[in-house]
Amino acid sequence: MARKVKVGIVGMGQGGTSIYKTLRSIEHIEIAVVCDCRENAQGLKLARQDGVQICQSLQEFLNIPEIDVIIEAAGVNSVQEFIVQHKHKHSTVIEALGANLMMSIIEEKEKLAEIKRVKGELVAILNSVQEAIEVAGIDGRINYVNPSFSRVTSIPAAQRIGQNIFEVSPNGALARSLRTHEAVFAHRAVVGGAEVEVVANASPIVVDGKMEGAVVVFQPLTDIYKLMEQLQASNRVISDLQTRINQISTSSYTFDDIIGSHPGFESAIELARKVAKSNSTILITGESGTGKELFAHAIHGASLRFDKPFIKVNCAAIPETLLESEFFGHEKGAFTGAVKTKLGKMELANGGTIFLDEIGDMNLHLQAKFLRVLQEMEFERVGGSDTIKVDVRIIAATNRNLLEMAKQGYFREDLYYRLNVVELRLPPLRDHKGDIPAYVQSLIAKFNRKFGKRVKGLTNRGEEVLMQYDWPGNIRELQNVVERAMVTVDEEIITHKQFNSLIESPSSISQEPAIEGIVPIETMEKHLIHRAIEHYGRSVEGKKLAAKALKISLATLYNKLKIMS
Ligand SMILES: Nc1ncnc2c1ncn2[C@@H]1O[C@H](COP(=O)(O)OP(=O)(O)OP(=O)(O)O)[C@@H](O)[C@H]1O
Repeated sequence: MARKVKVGIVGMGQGGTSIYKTLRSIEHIEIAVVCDCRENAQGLKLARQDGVQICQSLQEFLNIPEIDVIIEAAGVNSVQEFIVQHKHKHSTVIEALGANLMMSIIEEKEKLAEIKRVKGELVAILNSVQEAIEVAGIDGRINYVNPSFSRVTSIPAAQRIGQNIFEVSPNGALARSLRTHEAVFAHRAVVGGAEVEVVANASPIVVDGKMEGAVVVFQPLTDIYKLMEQLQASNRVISDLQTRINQISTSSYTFDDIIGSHPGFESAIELARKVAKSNSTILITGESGTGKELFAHAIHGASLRFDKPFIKVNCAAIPETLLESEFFGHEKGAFTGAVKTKLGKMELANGGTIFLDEIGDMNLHLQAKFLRVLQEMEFERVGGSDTIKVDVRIIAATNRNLLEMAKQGYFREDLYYRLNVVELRLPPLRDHKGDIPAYVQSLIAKFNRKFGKRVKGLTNRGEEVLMQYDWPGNIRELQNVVERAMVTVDEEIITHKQFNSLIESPSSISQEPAIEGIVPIETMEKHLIHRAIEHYGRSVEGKKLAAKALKISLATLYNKLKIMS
């Protein structure tokens, strides 16, 4: 590398400082020392910051060896003479005027370099834009066309540049702008050999207030239509995604929402809590309305996937023909009506949980497909060939006896065993009637909020009616009954009368007088006998059991029943 030219500057006022600033950025120059007798001279601070040596006496300055060039910027004759007399032989002295000339040349060079850089950038931009661009001078001579111009018009640049726009396209936007000195907008024309219809905008090029030429930018209409189509397609994708996002939900219930402390029920809650944290597939069985979906939500909410999607598919609610595409999605055109690619529930559930409600209603064909998905966690969209891998936890639910269905050939046995890794059996409400008061209490609080009422509870008789009913519709039915009773009640307490028309066969119970407050022993006896008979049934076997429960003989029971009738 060439040795740097060592420069010393004398006089760090305005002139010396501007020379200093220009020279310090030049690669081959090293400013070795600056000198000014005024301590607060403008450029000294700058030089100090740059770590350049500073002298305040000329003698000291001239003692420094190896300065190739001394720039005298003080502008004082005596200083210049002193330097010339005392400098080292090899040092060259340039006085301020010469230095300023040198600076102007350097600055001009820098400006030129900057213009070249901007020009390079502009050419790169013009070359890469999709719009066709053409530039003409004030006399109409075409100076520039970009590659898109040649692509759109099929006219090569070499052929076009040098022609006159007033001759080749006298009525075009560019010629009009040159003639009128004004911008032309949305000018429609047919251009080039290929007769392409375009929309053009042209504007004058004005330099220092003087019009130097004009530029036209145009685009084929087909490109615009294409862009519009793309925009419409993008809008469709956005609205599709919006619909899909709305389908994705996280679980809405937790274990805190599950009420029930009857031993048979509590063990189901315990098991559910335990398996929630694992990734095991779970089969929730139980009659309709026993809380299978509620448990599925709670399990997802307590799992490590709680912040990922929880997707519910009701296998009974989707038409059989759509079930496969609903699960696995489909590619555009996979079947009539498949106008766009659609993600299936399995893809939507990726990372989270899919809840397959009423799994017993899944057809055998889909069961076979689903079995593979359970094993491999991969599938193809309907009409697609790419394999899609997912990570989904499966929770299935049914109120049917899948094993029985499997024996009869309606459900795949292998799928049954795959799903039944953990079976969570939810008991029917009639098997944990002890929980009814707690459910009712929580339902009253919920419906008080909903209907703005102040119901406090039930009469004993009212509760008894609920306790004696069999609840074939389980907790859902209980919910409905309490809700309807709450709608009709005007008082703060719900009585048995509110339930009269709401539950299936309360007649036998309502005939029996309820015990409220203090009553004669005889009435109490009648009541207990009646309850025992209701509980065990009117058959001989039932009466035997009732007598045993009441701790009286069968004969006594028959006698008392005779008196009661
Ligand atoms: N243990 C419970 N505590 C509180 N609410 C419950 C409980 N079990 C069920 N419910 C409520 O009862 C209603 C029915 O429950 P869910 O829909 O979970 O039953 P399901 O077994 O999935 O019914 P189906 O088989 O008909 O789909 C829901 O509103 C649910 O919140």
